[in-house]
Amino acid sequence: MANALQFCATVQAASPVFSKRMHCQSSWHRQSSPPLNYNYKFVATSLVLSKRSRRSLKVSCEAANVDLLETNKIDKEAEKKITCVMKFGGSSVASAERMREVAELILSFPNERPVIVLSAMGKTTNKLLLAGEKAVCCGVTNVDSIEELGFIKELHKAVRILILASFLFYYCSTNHKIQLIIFCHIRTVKELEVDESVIAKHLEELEQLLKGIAMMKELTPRTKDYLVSFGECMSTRIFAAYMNKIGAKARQYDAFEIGFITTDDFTNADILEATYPAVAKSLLGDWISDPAIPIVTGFLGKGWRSCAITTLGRGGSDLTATTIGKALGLSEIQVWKDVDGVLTCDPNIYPHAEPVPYLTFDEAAELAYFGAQVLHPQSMRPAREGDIPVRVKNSYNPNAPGTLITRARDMSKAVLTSIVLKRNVTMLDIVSTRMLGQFGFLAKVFSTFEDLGISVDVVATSEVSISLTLDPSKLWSRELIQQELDHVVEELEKIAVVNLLQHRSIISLIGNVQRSSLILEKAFHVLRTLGVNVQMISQGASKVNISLIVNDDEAEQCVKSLHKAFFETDISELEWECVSGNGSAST
Ligand SMILES: Nc1ncnc2c1ncn2[C@@H]1O[C@H](COP(=O)(O)OP(=O)(O)O)[C@@H](O)[C@H]1O
Ligand SMILES: N[C@@H](CC(=O)OP(=O)(O)O)C(=O)O
Repeated sequence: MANALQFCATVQAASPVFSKRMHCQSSWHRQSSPPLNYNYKFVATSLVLSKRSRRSLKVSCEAANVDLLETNKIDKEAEKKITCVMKFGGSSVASAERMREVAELILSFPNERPVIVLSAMGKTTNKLLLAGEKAVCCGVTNVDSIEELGFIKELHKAVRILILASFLFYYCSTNHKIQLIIFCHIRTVKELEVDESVIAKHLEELEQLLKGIAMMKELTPRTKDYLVSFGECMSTRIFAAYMNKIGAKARQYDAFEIGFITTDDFTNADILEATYPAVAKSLLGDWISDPAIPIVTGFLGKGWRSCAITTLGRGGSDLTATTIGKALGLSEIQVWKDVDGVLTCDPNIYPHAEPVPYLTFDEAAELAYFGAQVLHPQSMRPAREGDIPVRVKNSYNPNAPGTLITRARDMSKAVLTSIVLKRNVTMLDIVSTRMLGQFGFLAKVFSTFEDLGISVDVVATSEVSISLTLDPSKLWSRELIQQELDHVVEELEKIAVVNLLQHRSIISLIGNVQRSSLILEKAFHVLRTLGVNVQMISQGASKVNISLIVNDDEAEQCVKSLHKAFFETDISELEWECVSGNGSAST
């Protein structure tokens, strides 16, 4: 380091013109290993040097025996700013073939200089959680035989005999799904021909962790987060190695090492404000000194108190992408999925769902919050704050236009945008035991939820009663749900008569609530034709969502029929039907 400091002083003395700027914009790289012969290169990135300054810098470098390497070239590279963030979910990088296609896709945009965010490959996160749960009760000596650990390990071994073995295993096993995934992962590494060593340490550590879980016989939320982090840590390392192999210079980053600072709410952490400058500093600092495509782990963060790895809730890589978009002030955030954008409803419920071309941040946020798996519930917040357009695209069909999410859109023709279903919701009817006009009743009810750390989804009130639904996503484990519900009821019964109703569904009608009469008239007509009774209705202040509560077992049919009525009928026809009272529900 002495050489570096000496050099700095020499340059400053020789070139006062840019010495001040040089301090904050330069970086040092040790070039060779011999300890007594440090050889530094000076990277004067983002300095626009005049001929005179360049000459003077050259003289200083020579005097200090420091290489001035490719200053010009690096200046030009660094001038090119990062343009966008591209997030690829588990479905987009589920195999070697997919990774190769994703790499091709990224490189097919020569004018983009993206940050890449990746999720774990395919269903790796689920497999890791399952492996953890098995480890709790299988005993230390049996950890090696956990199927899911086998699946993760095989992912990285490019040994032909193992492939043959897994083929046999696949055909002989009754659990074809797991074996198929094993086979896919072995093929991934073999086909990509990346060095096994890039993830060898992680595989070893993962096995140790599962042994630890087996020994402790418990899987805490903190350990769960550490456990699932292996998925993203490994997918990004494999992908970065592959990009480098094909000549596209890439650099892997673990989000928890580059400033993703979160609350310590393991399994569902929130990103803290300090994240934005920290992430910008890390990514831009490296980009300026040595440009390479950043490949960042989605989903992960670091708890600000515990300093342990946290996760942002299932599907959290979307949030990682929008956070990077805001942190770097990028012009676009792209989330690449396995569907042609945000669809008019969940295609697993109704396959005729159609892509929605435009959405506002508000619509997308409501849609995500009320259960559309396609976007993480919190992911729109950074995009909205930074006013950065989000494009949802299909990595399997890149030519499809996808969905563009922006602050505002033309709503003049919009009625309904999408129908969302959230299943297995618990509803509470709470009736005050006091007389009419009793003040403080609502405050007491909500403070009970606050104390218990449970959030509420949909609310409808009258003077002496409240109906509400509870957000199941905050409650991770099944046993806890029943325990917590019992506790909620017990607390509320101190001030009210409580009726707990389980197995309900929320159907959210996302769209132009300025036309709520039209939407409600049509929706109720459909539901009446189906013989379905709506048990609660609520219109949020966001003016883009009307929520209806029905029984779980009726919900899917309702969504299908509502979809037919709203999206498979011409809008003018829809209005005419309602005005003339002529409509009939399509079921
Ligand atoms: N309204 C919707 N629009 C699009 N996809 C939806 C919708 N509701 C549910 N989905 C499901 O979300 C999936 C995409 O989300 P996700 O699995 O999180 O993607 P990724 O893992 O690639 O980020 C789709 O395959 C689809 O089955
Ligand atoms: N791998 C994590 C995070 C994530 O965002 O995944 P995906 O992008 O595949 O939904 C999960 O499964 O929840």
